[in-house]
Amino acid sequence: MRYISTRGQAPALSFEEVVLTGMASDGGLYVPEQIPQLSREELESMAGCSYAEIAFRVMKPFVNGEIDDETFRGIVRDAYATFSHDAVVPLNQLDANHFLLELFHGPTLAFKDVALQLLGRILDHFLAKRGERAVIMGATSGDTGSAAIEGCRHCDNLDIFILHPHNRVSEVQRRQMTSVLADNVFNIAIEGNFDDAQAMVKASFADQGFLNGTRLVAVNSINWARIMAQIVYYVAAGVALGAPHRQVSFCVPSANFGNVFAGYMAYRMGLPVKQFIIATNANDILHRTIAANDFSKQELKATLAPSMDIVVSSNFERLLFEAYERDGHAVAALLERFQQEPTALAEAPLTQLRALFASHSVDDATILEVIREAHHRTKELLDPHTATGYRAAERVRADTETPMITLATAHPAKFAEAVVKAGFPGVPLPPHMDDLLEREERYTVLPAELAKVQAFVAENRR
Ligand SMILES: N[C@@H](CCOP(=O)(O)O)C(=O)O
Repeated sequence: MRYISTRGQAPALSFEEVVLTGMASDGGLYVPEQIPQLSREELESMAGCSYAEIAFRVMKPFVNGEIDDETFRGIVRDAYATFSHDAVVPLNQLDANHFLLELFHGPTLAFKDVALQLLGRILDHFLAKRGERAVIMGATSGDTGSAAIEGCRHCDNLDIFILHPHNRVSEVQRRQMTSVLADNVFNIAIEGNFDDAQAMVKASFADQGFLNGTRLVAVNSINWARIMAQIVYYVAAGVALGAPHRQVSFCVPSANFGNVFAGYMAYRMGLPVKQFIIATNANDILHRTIAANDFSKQELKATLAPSMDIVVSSNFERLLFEAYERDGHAVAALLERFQQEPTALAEAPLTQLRALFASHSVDDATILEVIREAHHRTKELLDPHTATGYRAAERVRADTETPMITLATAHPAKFAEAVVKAGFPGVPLPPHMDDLLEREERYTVLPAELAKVQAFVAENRR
């Protein structure tokens, strides 16, 4: 298996290279050259298997023998042993045919742990094997940062620099990052928004001269391994609800699009999926694109669902690459236009996407209404991101016969502001975090200026 760039110009890479590279040199994102297939028999045989076993089987073709099976099994087992629920990502039935896929039982209480507990271990494995050190630069709107720090803090070979938008993440999200005082962990609060932070990370990949030859690695979902790990829970949930013998649908709170793209990959691998619903907050570019073919930037809004406060959605590029029949030139041209002016997708790819994807956008007032309503109906307290999914699933699902699986992307304890505004007294943090609000914090505030951020990274890396 080789990996190719969505913009068609960068060299194809192996799994090890792709994990250690992050972004392609032509500015694109890596995807597998061929999409491995899961046969009906393979899907059937996963029923009743542990999550770690399903994970091993689903990811094995992507890893391509570059980590031997026994070692890879160990990495997978250790990654998911850190989750507090035996099922790792349990399904919670809300009504006759609507389920929540609870992705928040990892160490930092968000779906990012599923991939980052694994990625940290894979990076450690490859870097130790090569005897190399690397620098991680990541951008976060709130959840990736802590999950990346948690996944990589014990890696001797890594220094981690996480950029978050200053005063635009929840207090719990910030403290989960800034209270980690390890020598190899650096938090930078950027005076700007998530798009500014992500743009600086991507620019650093494009020109790595400031690191004088030290390798730069991505922990954001531009790194293929993030997507690979997330494919697993779509397959596990589908199989638990009867796939391959019946179809399932998914509703995914979306912003940087890595999560829903992983679901799309599960579908392309053979999971029978009827519909994907893309749920957004008021930053609704994904919804506008699918519903109205309006692929244009609007000003980023701060919402009650801060992890989804994103306008430039990285992984949408990977979906566009598929919708444009893997024509890297067409994708590059479209994305160049998008950076300059409001644009639109061509007719054929749009029609193709609309056959599988629906979308819905939910504003802050509705998020609060949904948190109350869902609690009244189901006794579940949803976090504000999951609330966008809950509402979207109700509003735009194709039918009520196909099981609808809404991805519960984070634990409500991370978002006290929304929970309290919705009229609840708050949610206690789990025991391993119960002193989080008293822990010492360490972070550096920097302007959204690439040169200053790169100088900080260059000075502080070990
Ligand atoms: N929503 C994310 C933003 C970064 O997305 P990623 O999936 O590319 O890491 C966050 O919470 O940080």
